[in-house]
Amino acid sequence: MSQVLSSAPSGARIGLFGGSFDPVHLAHLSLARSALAQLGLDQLLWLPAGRPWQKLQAGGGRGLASPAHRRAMVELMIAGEPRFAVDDSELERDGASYTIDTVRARLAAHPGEQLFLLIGQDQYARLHTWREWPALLDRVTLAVAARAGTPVQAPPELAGMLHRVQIIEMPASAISSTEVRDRASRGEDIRPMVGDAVAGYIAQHRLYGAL
Ligand SMILES: Nc1ncnc2c1ncn2[C@@H]1O[C@H](COP(=O)(O)OP(=O)(O)OP(=O)(O)O)[C@@H](O)[C@H]1O
Ligand SMILES: O=C(O)c1ccc[n+]([C@@H]2O[C@H](COP(=O)([O-])O)[C@@H](O)[C@H]2O)c1
Repeated sequence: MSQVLSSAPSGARIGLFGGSFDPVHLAHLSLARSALAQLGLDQLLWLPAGRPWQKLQAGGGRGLASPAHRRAMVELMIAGEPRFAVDDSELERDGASYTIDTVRARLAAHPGEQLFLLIGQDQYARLHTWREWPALLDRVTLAVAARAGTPVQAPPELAGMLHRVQIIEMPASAISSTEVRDRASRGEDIRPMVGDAVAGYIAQHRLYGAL
């Protein structure tokens, strides 16, 4: 890969973990825990996306579960983890959720922090389609995990760009929110993919067609 480490700003090491989290699942938790340990983070902020514009475009008519439900499930997933917190900034902002807006706002409020943006390889491969992605790469270190057997690899569009990236090692997991929703809609047991608390929430609120 072509990444070069430039001098890091002093200050706290903060992980930003954005996602639709529709629903949050155990691979998300595994990635977050791995990043926390491997990057020595002071805090890891979970950022449910208000309007994940690419997912909404790709999903056609499928509506996301409400922000309140997606947020509540993240809270259940991270309960008892003192360095994890939910950040509502993308839920509270109007319009499409752009990560660059979140990063700019965070740095304006907390100058000098060192930001690590957690993503899976599927998002790294598409990073050049994100809003103002060169500006984003100037401001964060990417923390990238392999996904579903695809190793971490910079996409050709980023290959010539200097950017900071750290590979997060985690046990490979094929879990996806899509599969959780599909299984829930068929009335199958989703506890192995989301844990008891989130599975209970999905059943209680009859999300995803759950019985
Ligand atoms: N199994 C996994 N392994 C590694 N990274 C993952 C995994 N599942 C999700 N991620 C990463 O977590 C972040 C948030 O993912 P997201 O909330 O979109 O879940 P998802 O499972 O990809 O959802 P969907 O199936 O609806 O597309 C993304 O950066 C994604 O790459
Ligand atoms: O900023 C962008 O343009 C952008 C484009 C695609 C995805 N993202 C962010 O990447 C995270 C994962 O997105 P998704 O669609 O896989 O849930 C989530 O925080 C999104 O807001 C951000």
